[in-house]
Amino acid sequence: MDAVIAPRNTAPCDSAVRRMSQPLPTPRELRERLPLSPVLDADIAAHRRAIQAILQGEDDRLLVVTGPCSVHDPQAALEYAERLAALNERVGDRLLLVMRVYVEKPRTTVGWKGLAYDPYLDGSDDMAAGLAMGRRLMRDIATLGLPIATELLQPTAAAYFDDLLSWAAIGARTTESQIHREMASGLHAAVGFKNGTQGNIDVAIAAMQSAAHSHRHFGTSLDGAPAMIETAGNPHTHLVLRGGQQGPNHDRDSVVASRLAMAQAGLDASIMVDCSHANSRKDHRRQVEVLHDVLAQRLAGERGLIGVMLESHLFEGKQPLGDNLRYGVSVTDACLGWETTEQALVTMAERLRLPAV
Ligand SMILES: O=C[C@H](O)[C@H](O)COP(=O)(O)O
Ligand SMILES: C=C(OP(=O)(O)O)C(=O)O
Repeated sequence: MDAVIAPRNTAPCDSAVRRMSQPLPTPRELRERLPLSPVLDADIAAHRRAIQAILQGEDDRLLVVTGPCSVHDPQAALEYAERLAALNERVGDRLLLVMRVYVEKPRTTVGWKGLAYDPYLDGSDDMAAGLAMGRRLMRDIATLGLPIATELLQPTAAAYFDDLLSWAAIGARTTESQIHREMASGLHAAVGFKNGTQGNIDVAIAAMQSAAHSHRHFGTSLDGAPAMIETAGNPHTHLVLRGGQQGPNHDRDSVVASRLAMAQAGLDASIMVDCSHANSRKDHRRQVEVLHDVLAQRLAGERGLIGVMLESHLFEGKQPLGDNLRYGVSVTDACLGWETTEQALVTMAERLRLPAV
């Protein structure tokens, strides 16, 4: 895709002409334009409590964060959400389904950075439109009764969405960042910290310890003004094993070692396995094998495993950005298709319903 920077009403923000600035709505303005009803607000609070209960071991359902690697077409994401809400009726007794609504993407080098940045997929980077589309979509999906998960990548952007979130990821590329740990410490939503891209879990453990603390940090108020932010500390965090450069880390030995390392650090052993990324060796079909392995460990009594993550869309695979995009196919990482996802989750719920032997 050619990157086109459209000329707009911009102004140099300092003497360096390589940086321009353009006003965006403030988080408060966007929240007022797309408000949450009191009913939705209460639903989101209930979803957060349900996730926290799983993290605290009070609810033995498995947390399942599933959905597209990235949202590029809100209509397809909404169709996925409708199917997921229907599936919830069948598996909700054993699985807590949470939808991935990822509107920001971290890139290894460069690439499309997500709906919030470039909603028209053409390099025009209409971020005001992207923020509004992202918020509207999250609100529509939450209105279907689904908890929302997203990766929070840019701390300045978090306030446009965080009242809608029940769960947030801090990704493998940002787990070590103090700024992201500070942000996590101020969220109501539960936060999953991924292991680093090298596969190291120590950065995620340090992140959980940091996020549990109160912080004072530089930030912006809901009105967009520079502000000193004081956070309360977030005790609702957990580790996400996503594999690393040495390979997968969803196997029993890695899970046990992670659980022991967390206990040694004074943390509750709550571990989610990301079945994608380095755990699937970037082959989306392998996610089902990883899921089965996690299920087998759970059935064998591994209670530290509290959840799984799947990258899943309406149709399997991925496609490059460009003209003639296929509907419901990922434009970032390859995803499982809907039928495979549904079948895997129904099977999982059935197995979890069987009495322990
Ligand atoms: O989940 C998505 C990707 O793995 C992540 O955003 C990195 O993508 P990239 O390596 O294609 O840039
Ligand atoms: C970018 C993602 O994952 P990771 O941080 O593990 O690469 C993701 O889940 O979309």
